[in-house]
Amino acid sequence: MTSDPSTAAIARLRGEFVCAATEAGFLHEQAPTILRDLRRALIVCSLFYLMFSVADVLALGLPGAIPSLLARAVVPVFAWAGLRHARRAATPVKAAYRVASVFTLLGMLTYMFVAWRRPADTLLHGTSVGLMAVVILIFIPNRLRTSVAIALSSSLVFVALAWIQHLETTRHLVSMTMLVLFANAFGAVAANRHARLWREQYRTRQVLTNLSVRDPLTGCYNRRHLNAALLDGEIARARRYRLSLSLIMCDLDGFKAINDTYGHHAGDELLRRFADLLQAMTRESIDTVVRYGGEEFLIILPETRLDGAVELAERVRAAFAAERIPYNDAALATTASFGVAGADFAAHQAITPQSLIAVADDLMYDAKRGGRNQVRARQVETGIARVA
Ligand SMILES: Nc1nc2c(ncn2[C@@H]2O[C@H](COP(=O)(O)OP(=O)(O)OP(=O)(O)O)[C@@H](O)[C@H]2O)c(=O)[nH]1
Repeated sequence: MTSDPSTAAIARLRGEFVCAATEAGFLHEQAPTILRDLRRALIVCSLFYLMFSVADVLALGLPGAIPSLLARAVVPVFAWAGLRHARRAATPVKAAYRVASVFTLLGMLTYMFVAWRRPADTLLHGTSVGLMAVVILIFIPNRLRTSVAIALSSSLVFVALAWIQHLETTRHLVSMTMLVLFANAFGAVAANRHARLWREQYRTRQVLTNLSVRDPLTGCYNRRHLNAALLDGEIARARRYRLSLSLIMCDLDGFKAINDTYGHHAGDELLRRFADLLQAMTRESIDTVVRYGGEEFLIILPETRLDGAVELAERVRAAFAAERIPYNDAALATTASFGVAGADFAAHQAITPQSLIAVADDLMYDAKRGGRNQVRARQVETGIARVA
């Protein structure tokens, strides 16, 4: 059963989903945004980094500034190569974060070199390092803890070097150190807030999507989603890759009598239990369980031949028939009837979603007429094969 996105916890310090699968789903959905933001950030940062070369030339003269200019030039060259790499990578977010880490490290290292060659400007460099830390933490997309590690460690190295050189008064060095530390703290808090807000938004979107595509009583997909996307999508995939696909239509037997005898709450409990059983006995993330009507469910089984689908329907039928669901002082029990339609898209490309559902539905009613608690199956386009 799919985990409820409304309860997905976000780690306070890391600003990531605690559940690795939820975090991976979030990053997968956000990959285009992350790549776009990385591209913009690297272009803007590289441009500014180059523009500040003017200060090197003014401070050192053109010949003296050449080593600094060469060091600065490394940054945009890496940005260009890194962006190409991230765009083509199989796992774009991981690649984007790798590129962000190397870019920021490279930026800080080359800046140490630039600062070392202009020792008279230590205080100005301190301001720049503080601003660069803020940019690393807030503007360049990366994992929060990686950004914090890079920004803070490089800031500390710069501050330590400034203290070792001690070319400024102690009063100025203290102020500069505080400024650099404040920039890191401010950047980390803002980045943490952004990371959590971003995930909260995603969580809200997931909840809203879930509300619109799932049935609130059973948690199964609803018929609207089936009609809007599910079945057409699965059939298109089966057709494209010439795969098999099966449908199971199932309906509880004697459900009205349960409602009439024990009340609607009891009926609801039975529906929930049946839906749980269907979810538990089908393949997570591959098969889909849909609440098709009141006490009617449809299971979509991609890449499944008819014999496999019949075997599953039989197992569910037997398991449900053996279930006793405690309700107040009673034990609720009933059976279900199943219609299974199989399609082989390698042989029959023209099968439509409507025809498959109609066949599964007919077979389910056939099972009802045959005495209920049965499975009926048929390969679509290849004649009827009845299964007891
Ligand atoms: N408790 C509950 N009952 C529902 C829900 N949706 C539909 N029903 C009831 O399900 C019953 C279905 O009755 P029938 O179609 O006669 O089905 P049945 O009694 O199972 O008979 P067979 O299918 O022929 O075995 C109706 O009484 C509906 O009101 C629901 O969400 N909760």
